[in-house]
Amino acid sequence: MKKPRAELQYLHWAKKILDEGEPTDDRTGVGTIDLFGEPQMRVDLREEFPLLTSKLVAHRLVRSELAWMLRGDTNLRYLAEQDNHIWDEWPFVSYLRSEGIEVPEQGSDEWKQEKDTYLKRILTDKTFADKYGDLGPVYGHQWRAWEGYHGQPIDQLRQVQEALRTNDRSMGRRLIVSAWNVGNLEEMNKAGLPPCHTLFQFNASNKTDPTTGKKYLDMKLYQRSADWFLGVPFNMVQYAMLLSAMAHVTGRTPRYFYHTFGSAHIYKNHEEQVRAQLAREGELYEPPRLEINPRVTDISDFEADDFTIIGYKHHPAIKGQVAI
Ligand SMILES: Nc1nc(=O)c2c([nH]1)NC[C@@H]1CN(c3ccc(C(=O)N[C@@H](CCC(=O)O)C(=O)O)cc3)CN21
Ligand SMILES: O=c1ccn([C@H]2C[C@H](O)[C@@H](COP(=O)(O)O)O2)c(=O)[nH]1
Repeated sequence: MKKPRAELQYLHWAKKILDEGEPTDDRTGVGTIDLFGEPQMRVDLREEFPLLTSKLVAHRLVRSELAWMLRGDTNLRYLAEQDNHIWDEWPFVSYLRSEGIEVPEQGSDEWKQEKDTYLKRILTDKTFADKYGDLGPVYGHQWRAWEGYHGQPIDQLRQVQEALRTNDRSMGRRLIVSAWNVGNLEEMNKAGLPPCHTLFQFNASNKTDPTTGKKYLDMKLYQRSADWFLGVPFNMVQYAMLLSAMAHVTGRTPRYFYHTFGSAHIYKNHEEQVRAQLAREGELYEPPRLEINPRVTDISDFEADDFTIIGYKHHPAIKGQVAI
């Protein structure tokens, strides 16, 4: 069996955070154990796709979230249409506050009822969605339409795609996409969050893969803040997909994905879950494979279903509440 090396790194750092992290009173009030700066993982995409097998990772949700960002979309409506609810909490709470409605306890019956009503309106009432479903200038906006010095939209992803296609040497060490737009952070914080996966850089290698005959493409991601139990398993998949997608549309073979972290933390109410996950370390499955729809030729044209995960064997899901 092929060893799930990415997963072993993920579990190694989970244990390190628990053993060596510092207890921290974080913004959400939940409290975390936090390890700063040290964690870094490297995934070799020629060998494996980094989808954890020690619990079910709902890759359907990762795929539609990535498609949402690639479209440059920042409204909850698209995610709701895809039955993806990982971003509901933030615009929902922002809506309640702006309407002067008291925020019920997270997860309570009242919370669920209010959220259902809110989501129904997001889906059926376009004017309502435009007003209360927008997360502000979050990832999709910054990737595809960062506002330039002269007010012009800058499509960072297209620029990278073009530079890779034309083999533009002047861009060689500048293949960066940043979501950390300092002047927009306040707006992002209203109904969304300042970006957690902050900046990524591609490396167009000159080395040719002997089996595909194509040159390699690598990526390094800087994640400033990482919810090790809920966020990171999604982020690993998301960026491995993004690297593979960029390689696909620029005629390259994806190789290394480096994932480096600022604050890597485990929320106190996830500790038990992480320990249960760690207990499965001896019984991991072989990692699955990713296939990309060969008909897609442009980074803007990816839909969730253009990414297919093959042979995903996993342990059962482990539930945990997201800290708002
Ligand atoms: N505290 C926190 N952690 C995060 O990981 C996170 C945020 N906030 N805010 C923005 C996004 C939203 N993300 C999320 C939010 C929820 C899940 C989550 O609950 N995942 C469940 C499955 C959920 C489902 O099936 O609907 C899981 O078990 O992975 C994952 C990522 C990642 N981000
Ligand atoms: O893709 C994501 C998005 C968010 N997170 C986590 C990291 C933190 O736990 C929270 C954000 O809170 P901040 O106070 O803004 O750091 O969300 C993640 O891991 N991955």
